[in-house]
Amino acid sequence: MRSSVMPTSSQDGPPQPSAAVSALGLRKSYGDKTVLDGIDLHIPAGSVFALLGPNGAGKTTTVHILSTLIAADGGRAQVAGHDLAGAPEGIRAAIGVTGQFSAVDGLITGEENMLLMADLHHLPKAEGRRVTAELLERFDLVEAARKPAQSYSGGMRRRLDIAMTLVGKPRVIFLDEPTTGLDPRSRHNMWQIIRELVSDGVTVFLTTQYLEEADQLADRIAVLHGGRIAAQGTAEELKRLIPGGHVRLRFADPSAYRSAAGALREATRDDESLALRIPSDGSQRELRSVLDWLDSAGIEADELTVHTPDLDDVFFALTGTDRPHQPHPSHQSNTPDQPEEAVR
Ligand SMILES: Nc1ncnc2c1ncn2[C@@H]1O[C@H](COP(=O)(O)OP(=O)(O)OP(=O)(O)O)[C@@H](O)[C@H]1O
Repeated sequence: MRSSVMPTSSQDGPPQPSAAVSALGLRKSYGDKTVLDGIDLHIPAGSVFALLGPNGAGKTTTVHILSTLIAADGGRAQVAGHDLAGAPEGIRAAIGVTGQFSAVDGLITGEENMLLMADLHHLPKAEGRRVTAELLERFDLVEAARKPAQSYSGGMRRRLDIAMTLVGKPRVIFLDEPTTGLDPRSRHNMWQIIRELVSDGVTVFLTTQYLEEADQLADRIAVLHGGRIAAQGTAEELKRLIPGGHVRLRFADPSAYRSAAGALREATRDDESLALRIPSDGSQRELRSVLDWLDSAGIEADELTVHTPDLDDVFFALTGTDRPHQPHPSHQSNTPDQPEEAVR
């Protein structure tokens, strides 16, 4: 199933708000394997965008192209107002990238890593020390600052990585799977950090395999599958793309329930809990028509709830895979992290 909630190409629809990242027809192949087969993106400045996809879908490849680490075979892109083909150095000066392979050097301390980054950005010594102290404080790394980074927990290492990225005052930050392998508490800490970055006006482009993460953080989500964007929109828009949504009406009075059930033929009955399930995409329009119908039939339900499929349902429907019977990703951790504050 391929669908798109909003046109992703700039030729269609009304003018779009100014983009921090825009791409048109990005393509990339390795040998005869097509990884990206025409990717269009439009990411408004100051928003969080999540690129979701199964393993090997091309998420990291997209980040590497947009951050100028590798060249695309075709298509155009602009990042932070700079053209990917014409002004890659402008892009490099305006972005920060943290990824699965971080820039943190484990053999030196967190503070030394920060000072090194300040040197790389040609900050005067005093300014470098000031920025380092401020960021170590902001990311709760003051106590660990003089310890070798290799002794940090996974969560601390990720925080140091982002702190190092912020030395260059980036306007766009690419976070490639920022919470993979973190325990739930560290993951929530990282989410808070990402929200704070955005409230400072930074645009965040994140890739993730955790659907809950995209649901929690992203203003817009794109699902990458088969080299293309299978769908994109807000989490709510994506959830409405697949069937399974319904409005549930519950009644306290059995006779009200019976008369509603008699009148609402398309509803599925749950006689035990006196509830009716009406298929609905959860949109305002459909909800209004249910409410209008109840009013005109003189029926008053005691409870009305709207149920939309969750992002996992959307993801598995769009990528054509079966939903695995295993704990939800948000409740598990593939490589359990050290306790957040542990410094070995
Ligand atoms: N340098 C390379 N040479 C050949 N193939 C590559 C290269 N880099 C990536 N690929 C292939 O391109 C595809 C997309 O890889 P990519 O790392 O972008 O996926 P991903 O969505 O980030 O996956 P993951 O979630 O596993 O990190 C994969 O099949 C990968 O094997």
